Amino acid sequence: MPVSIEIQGVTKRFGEVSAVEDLTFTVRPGRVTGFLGPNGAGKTTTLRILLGLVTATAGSATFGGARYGDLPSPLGTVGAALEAASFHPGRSARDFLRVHAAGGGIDAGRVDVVLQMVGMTTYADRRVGGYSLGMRQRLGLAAALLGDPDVLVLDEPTNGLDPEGIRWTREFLRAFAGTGRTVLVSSHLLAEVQQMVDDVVVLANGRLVYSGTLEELASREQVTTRVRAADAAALAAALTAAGIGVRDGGGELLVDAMPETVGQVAFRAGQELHLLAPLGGGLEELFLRMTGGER
Ligand SMILES: Nc1ncnc2c1ncn2[C@@H]1O[C@H](COP(=O)(O)OP(=O)(O)OP(=O)(O)O)[C@@H](O)[C@H]1O
Repeated sequence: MPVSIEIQGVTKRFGEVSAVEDLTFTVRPGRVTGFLGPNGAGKTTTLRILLGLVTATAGSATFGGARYGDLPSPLGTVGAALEAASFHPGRSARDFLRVHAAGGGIDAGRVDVVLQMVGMTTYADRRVGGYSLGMRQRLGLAAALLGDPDVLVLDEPTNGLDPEGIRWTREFLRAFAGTGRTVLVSSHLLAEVQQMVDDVVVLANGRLVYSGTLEELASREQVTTRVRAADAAALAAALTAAGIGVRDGGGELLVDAMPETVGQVAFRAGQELHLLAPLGGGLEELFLRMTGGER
């Protein structure tokens, strides 16, 4: 059954620290969605709220309208792998999955199925302590798949993987979403997930900076201009008044228009420019600037 993820006005404060602030977005079934932002942006906190591990200060996070804790069959709806889990090094993958299945009331027959799905059958009886990071990631994925879920939520599944591991993950997740299921993968690097995602949700400092298709983001990159002005606020106001989108790009403005257009608006508004340049550098550059990161 197709299940969406709905994040509605989610805020989480840890004392004085606001980890996530008024976050709203939807993750659609049949697609792979990248959940992006630099370290500390609030991705893990959001995923933990979604899975009922942390209580939100405000807002709601649901799967097809139900909170994780209210799902009639949580493991059959959502499979999650949060960070490279700490598996007991002395156990084999098969043992680990058996225990996990038993704990979740899942038929032991699923263990072989998921081992096969992640291509781990040959290594299933070896001790996890000898596994590479890539194999551990696959074991985490296998555990998430035990309940045959409609939704997969994976925290940094490509972290530390070599290009072959990333390619394998990409193909697996694309095929999974291709069956009408929902995939949410977090990453702090757009480049790592760019080839596998249809949609992207971008966070910076706990706030949403973009939610939409990768295609739309890519088309934005084509017409984004970097601008520095003597009075950035006044220029931003003039651009906004002209119906042009303006974002803060960490010390400069990112403007959704060609340099010529920005130059005209600035000239008419009597604003002094110090930099007027096409963004260039591709999608990763746009991502870094949107999230206020350094190159
Ligand atoms: N339990 C906690 N107590 C206090 N502050 C926290 C707690 N958990 C997270 N934070 C803070 O909330 C902010 C967001 O953290 P979070 O781990 O969600 O970011 P992230 O985007 O997942 O980053 P990373 O990729 O490093 O995990 C950070 O400033 C972090 O220090």
